[in-house]
Amino acid sequence: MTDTVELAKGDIISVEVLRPAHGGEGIGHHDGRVIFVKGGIPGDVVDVEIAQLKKKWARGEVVKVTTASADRVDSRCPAAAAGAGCCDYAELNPTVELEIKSRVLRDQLERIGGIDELPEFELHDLEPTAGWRTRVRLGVDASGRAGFRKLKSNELVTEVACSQVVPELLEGLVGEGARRFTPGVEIIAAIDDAGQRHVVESRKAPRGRRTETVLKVLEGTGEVEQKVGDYTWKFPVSSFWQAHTKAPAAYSEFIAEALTGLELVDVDKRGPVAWDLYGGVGLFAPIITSKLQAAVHSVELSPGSAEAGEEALAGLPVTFHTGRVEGMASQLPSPNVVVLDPPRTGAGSDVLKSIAEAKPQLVIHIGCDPATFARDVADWKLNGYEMDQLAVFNAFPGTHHFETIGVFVRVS
Ligand SMILES: C[S@@+](CC[C@H](N)C(=O)[O-])C[C@H]1O[C@@H](n2cnc3c(N)ncnc32)[C@H](O)[C@@H]1O
Repeated sequence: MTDTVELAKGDIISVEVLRPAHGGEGIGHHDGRVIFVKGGIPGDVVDVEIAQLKKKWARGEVVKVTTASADRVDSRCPAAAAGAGCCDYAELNPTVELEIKSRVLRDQLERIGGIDELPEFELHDLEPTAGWRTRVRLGVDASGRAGFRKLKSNELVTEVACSQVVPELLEGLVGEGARRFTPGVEIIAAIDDAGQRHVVESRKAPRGRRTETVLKVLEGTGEVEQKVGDYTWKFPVSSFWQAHTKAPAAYSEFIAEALTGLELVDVDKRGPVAWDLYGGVGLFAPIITSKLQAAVHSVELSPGSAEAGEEALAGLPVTFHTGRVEGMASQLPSPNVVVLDPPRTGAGSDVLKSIAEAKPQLVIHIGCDPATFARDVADWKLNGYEMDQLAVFNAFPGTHHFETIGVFVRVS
């Protein structure tokens, strides 16, 4: 006989949050089950309302913090406090974010990547930790008000702004007295390096996808100007550009250092070659050409980004190929070095195998999701590459997201 009462949906249980999970939740245990706690910070003891129940695990949301973790702070984001899905780490002390994110990465690399020997992580905090975003996508409700989407919902928070965004970007667009937009569209707003604000109405994208269709330009030209080092790119505001204002320079610097002093082997008589896969507007191409004196082949799906890159980098030995990376490797000249920066879904086994078959001596892999990055790391190992360096960038402060850069060398 046991007097244990079986857990049910809607039950409220007390959980001690022990560690962070990938995706922003905390992890605790209850009667042999793993409990994923939305809103739980390691060190908290919380009351959790169970919303999802499986044999080995359950998931729920914090309804009351009974003992607060030493790392818990008052919410730093008014939009998140009002229910928006923007800053899920708004109540976590920003000084411990990078350490928490490193723990998540280590766990994913060990469990999904099957890697037991990891190099020491290089940790990079990007400042500022609020007001770091100069480009944003907003939803528009049925009455034409723009705002931030609630988590897994079509509802919007329209009264207050998210603390990630520089305040001047949202002036007159969100909150009291803000202008109205066409109901149901997506608003893209950005302030570029020339100081110009651009606001466009765009087609609403399916969840988790980006849309590039601009329906109406409401302010500015709809074409942003971004500068890094000696280069200036002009491209549609709907095209990809790194979100944190400091990210383009920080990643470029990391890549530059990783390539400094690299002695290229097996260089073809035509000279060194590098691939910049998922290259966007070619942000990393100038660094790669200058460090390796290499011809760079950039592969990018968005024609708008590739065209912008061609224009900005005219005069450099960079060739832009518009299309999918999948299937493209066999058509490019063999590389000495490959840089790849796939979207959140990662590169996947087929792409990694095709890169490995081209035998680059060094690969720099940038990943914005620790789970897909860890899965890709396992594939690098299978394909004869060893991780030599690993850096974590807190490029999305206030959220559970972060960027990882791994440097891999060919060993077999
Ligand atoms: C994370 S962004 C990186 C862009 C660039 N490296 C940068 O830092 O500005 C990923 C890029 O991959 C492109 N992309 C997505 N899927 C792709 C695919 N299957 N093949 C080629 N490019 C793709 C997107 O359009 C986007 O520009």
